[in-house]
Amino acid sequence: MPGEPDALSATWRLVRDSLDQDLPPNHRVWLAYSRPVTLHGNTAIIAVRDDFTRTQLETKLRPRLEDALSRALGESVRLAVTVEPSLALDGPDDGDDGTPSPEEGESRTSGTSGGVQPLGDDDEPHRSGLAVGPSGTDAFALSSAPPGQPVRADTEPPRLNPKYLFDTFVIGSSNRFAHAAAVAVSEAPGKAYNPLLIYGDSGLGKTHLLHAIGHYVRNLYANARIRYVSSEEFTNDFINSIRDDKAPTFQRRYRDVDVLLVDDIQFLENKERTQEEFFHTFNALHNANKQIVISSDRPPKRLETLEDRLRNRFEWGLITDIQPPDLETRIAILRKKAAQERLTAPPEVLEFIASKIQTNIRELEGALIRVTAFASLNRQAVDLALAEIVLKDLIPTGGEPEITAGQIMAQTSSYFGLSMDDLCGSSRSRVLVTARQIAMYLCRELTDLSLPKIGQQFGGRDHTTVMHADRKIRQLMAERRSVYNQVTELTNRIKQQARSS
Ligand SMILES: Nc1ncnc2c1ncn2[C@@H]1O[C@H](COP(=O)(O)OP(=O)(O)OP(=O)(O)O)[C@@H](O)[C@H]1O
Repeated sequence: MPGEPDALSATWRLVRDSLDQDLPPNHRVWLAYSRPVTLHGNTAIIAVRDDFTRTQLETKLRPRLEDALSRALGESVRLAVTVEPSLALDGPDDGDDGTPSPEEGESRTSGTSGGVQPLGDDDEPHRSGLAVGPSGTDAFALSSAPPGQPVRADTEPPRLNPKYLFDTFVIGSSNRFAHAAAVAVSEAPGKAYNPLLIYGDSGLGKTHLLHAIGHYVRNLYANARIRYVSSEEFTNDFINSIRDDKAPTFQRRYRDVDVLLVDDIQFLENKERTQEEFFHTFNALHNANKQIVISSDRPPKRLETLEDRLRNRFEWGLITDIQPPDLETRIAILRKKAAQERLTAPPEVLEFIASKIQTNIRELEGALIRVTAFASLNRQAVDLALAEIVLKDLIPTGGEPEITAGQIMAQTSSYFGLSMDDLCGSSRSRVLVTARQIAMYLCRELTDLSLPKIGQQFGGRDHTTVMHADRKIRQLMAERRSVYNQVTELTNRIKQQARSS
């Protein structure tokens, strides 16, 4: 029976009908807007219309559904719930012919399946991010709760950025292999390639792929325990665990997982004790067939001060790189970004931006945000003339000097008449919060520093604070002229200072 969607469709209807009798009306509604997707191994994948319904099914109905499905199918079945927003538009499934056929189901959710998306024509908002592995493939051995028991009760949320999905990742020749490898490890964690190591320059999508793996595994295997961590956080966590005498808690946190995603491994260089701890973490996970995915800004052999034994282990699995995207891919990324953020920009403007910014996708996105924010503030149409004006300051003319977080922070504090202590301190006054957020945003835009590194510069703040600041300023730039002007003025000053120093 596994792998046969028809078996699930018929069974799901029966299960739903039988439960309907016993459920209160508000619970029945959750099931009315559900759709069987497929059986994958012994996991029944069911789509629902939104996150709320998914949570309700997972927390309130899981034991009953798993029990009923297991009885109907004659073997122990686990439930995996995925979100498919189009179900809300389709209306409730009346249980007769309203259930879409498995084929329809496959095509509606196939955006991530098989690893290849068409380039350039995928402007629609992202869908569920669900795809299934080849029919009949063994699901990996999850050390999860057996059917009928609540899951994730004792695990921390994996802290994944909801926007970094396979569905929002544009594929081109520069990243096709890395993307395919990422999909493969998600579909068969611990089995396809272990570890998977993705390397490439800053801003080319490594973090995006790591998060996409996390989301996709989560969609396929509802019980999977996933942990995303930057190597800097791993280091800090390790140091704190020694300080607080909490080594066992630390070890559990990183070893009792099914998938460990470690970003920016290069920051482990020169940290001998942390490297040793990571070595043991790696071994524990690898021996237990748990998946490890690592990103790095360089290939392992160029991580010169990383211990040999660690570098050797990275070579056990698959090493793949991401290169800067070609022009077509850059245009496709901008198109997707514009659709996702509901930014209107004609094709020639997207092509212009893509032709000017060639090596860093973060900068590419930043340029699009600036152009559309400028147009919206001035109530002007987004056209080529406007894009040229806005990008004039942004685009390097010749070799651009390196900008440091220190320069950005010094310029920002003097611009707002604050001290560096103010900028790094904990005051929540509005002016200070905005100044701090602008400085963080500029660090993100003008330097290659990772989120945790930026957080550290601002008095040891968490990387999620930096992520929030980045989002907030992007939004404010489009809403408030003053913020747009401040950011533009500051960018100019910082670049000027860097050129003259
Ligand atoms: N192929 C892609 N399709 C769509 N968006 C992309 C793609 N590659 C990168 N991006 C976007 O570019 C931005 C930068 O990517 P990301 O943070 O993943 O880069 P990175 O390689 O991890 O950089 P760093 O090493 O500096 O952390 C993100 O907003 C990401 O969503």
